[in-house]
Order: sequence, then C-alpha cells, then structure tokens
Amino acid sequence: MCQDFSTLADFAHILHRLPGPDEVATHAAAERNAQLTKPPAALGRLEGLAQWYCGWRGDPRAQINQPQVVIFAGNHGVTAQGVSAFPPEVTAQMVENFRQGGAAINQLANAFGARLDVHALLLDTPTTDFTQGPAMDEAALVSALRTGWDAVDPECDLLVAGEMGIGNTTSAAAIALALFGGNASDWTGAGTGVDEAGIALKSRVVEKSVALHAAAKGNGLEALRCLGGRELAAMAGAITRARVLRIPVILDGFICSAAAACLQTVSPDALEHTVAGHRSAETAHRALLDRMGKAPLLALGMRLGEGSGAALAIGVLKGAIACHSGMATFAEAGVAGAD
Ligand SMILES: O=C(O)c1ccc[n+]([C@@H]2O[C@H](COP(=O)([O-])O)[C@@H](O)[C@H]2O)c1
Ligand SMILES: Cc1cc2nc[nH]c2cc1C
Repeated sequence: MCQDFSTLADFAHILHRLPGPDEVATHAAAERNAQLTKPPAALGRLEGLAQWYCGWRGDPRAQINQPQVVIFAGNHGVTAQGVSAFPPEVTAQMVENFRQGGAAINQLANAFGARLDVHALLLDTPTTDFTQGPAMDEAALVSALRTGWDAVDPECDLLVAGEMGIGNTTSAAAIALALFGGNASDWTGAGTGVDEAGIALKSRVVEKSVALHAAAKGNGLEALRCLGGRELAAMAGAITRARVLRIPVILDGFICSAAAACLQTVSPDALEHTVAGHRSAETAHRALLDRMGKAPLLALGMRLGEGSGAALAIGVLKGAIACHSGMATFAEAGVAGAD
C-alpha cells in the first residue's frame, strides 16, 4: 500500500486503497458482547461502538489508553467579505490561548485523558478569498494535507481532529453546497454568531463562490482546494493517516464534518473508521451528518469547534470500551442467562 504522497493524485490514490477493519477481531468482539452480564442490547449504542472500535484496533478486548486531540488553525481570505462575527486576528489569539492551556479544549482533553497538539498553518498568509479565486493552489493543499498527515501520533489509539479558523463556517457551507447541492441557505448558519442580515450576506457569498468554482461540484479534493482552508485540509490529511494506521477517529462539528465529507466523495467508505462525536448547533450540521450517513453520539447545543464536542465523546467511547473489555461473562460471574 502506498503510504506517502507529494501530489493530489498520490493522495487520491491512497484514498482508493484504504485498509478495512480486522474482520476476525470484529467477529470475536461480537461473540464476547453476546456473553457479557447484561440483557441483550441493554447497553444500546455502546455495544456497536465497542465492536467497531475493537475491529479497527484488531483486538476483541481493546483498551483506550492514548487518545490524541489535534487542533489545526488556519486563516481565510473570505473574511474580507464580512462573514464572521469576530475579526480574523482571533485565530492566532486562540492558538496562543490553546498553548497557554486556557481554552475549552484544554480542559476537555485533560478531563478525558487526551494529549493535545496544536498546529497553526501559515496564519500570516490567509487563503485566497474564494469569491475571487481558488482558496489554494495544489501545492498549498498538498502541504496542508501533509501537515495533518504528519500530526497523527502512530502510537495513539483514538484521534480527535479539531479546528480553529475565523471564517471557516463559510468555507464549510460552500463545501457542503458544492458536494451535496441544494440552496446556499440550506448550508449557511450563524457560525460565531452573525445575525439574520449577516447570515443572508454569508449565504450570497456561499452561492457566488460555488458558482465560481464549478469544478468543485461533487469533487471532494477540488472542493477542499477551491473552497476549503488549510485547517480543513489538515483535518482531512489527519483523518486519512489515521485510517491507514487503523486508528479510530471521532469527528467534531460542522467544519470537521465538511472536511471529512470531502474524503467520502473520493472513496465512499473513507469514513468507516470515524464516528460523529456530536451534532453541533450550527443548523446545517444535521443535514450534513445525514448526507454522510453519520448518527452523532451527542447533541448538547455546542457550536464551539476546536474539537470540543468530539473530545466530550471520548468519554462515551471510553465508557463503551470499559464495559466491553472489562465486564464479566455470564459463565465467569455465575449469573443465570435468559430462559
Ligand atoms: O464546530 C462547529 O460546528 C462550529 C460552529 C460554529 C463556529 N465554530 C467555530 O467558530 C469559528 C468559525 O466561525 P465563523 O463565524 O468565523 O465562520 C471556527 O473557529 C470554528 O471552530 C464551530
Ligand atoms: C473566541 C473564539 C473561540 C473559538 N474556538 C473555536 N472557534 C472559536 C471562535 C471564537 C471567536
């Protein structure tokens, strides 16, 4: 299997040759699940989650010991169109906050025993305003994909890919429109908190951008290049690397999902090693997850980004694995089974 890339064609080649889960481990995990001291299916979605995790780890009694949260930050030329409630300087300021330990994601990563890494991608060089031209050329896209690819610790056993980038809900909305069609307003929401007039303006920006980049329609890598951003591309690179390493991934909110959806259009099963950690309050996230065939683990009204919803879901997955791998079987515990 090719595990490296220096062009977009190489990257697409990797996406067409992704490994699957370990079927033997998946089967053994299902057998084990059936013997655990609980009524059948009494742990609900936790049971399928644990079996999915065990399959990807190739261990029917897997553990989660080294989760990694990686946050990518990027700046967007499209902020010149007035699409965010916050100024673009906030991206770099929040990166500093992540590094000082003061952001929500620092607390959540800590709470769930995850290591946190932060990668700022050329913040002084925003992507091109995609109402005017493609956000990135091929070299810039490949470089950002590579940053994500290299950011994954091969020793980690669970990955959360998150982002920080003022303006990136406009980018995510444009990608969703390019990939799934409909109206720009279907995919455009408040982001950091723009008002109704701001959402209407943003929607026009999204519509104009997708009209300008016709080649992005239905083409995930072209959508990422023309309408994406460096942090979205880095998330796509990290999610792909995790797949090659058989590391399960928890997706975060609207922006992370849009980046991931780009991979799915290249290779329909590219996200089989991922689970949607939560459904964000960004209104279009529900439709996006539906199109991706992903049911979120949590829906807590969060719309922060920075990997926060996915980090919370580490707790859910850890709970699923603790039960699956730690519980006694009926035979071990001397508990009578159902009649
Ligand atoms: O994760 C989400 O669903 C989400 C929804 C709304 C906003 N955000 C965060 O807010 C920033 C983008 O919002 P905006 O309004 O600048 O496009 C970016 O840093 C994201 O992490 C994130
Ligand atoms: C303050 C702030 C924190 C964030 N974290 C992720 N996106 C964000 C956007 C803003 C504006």
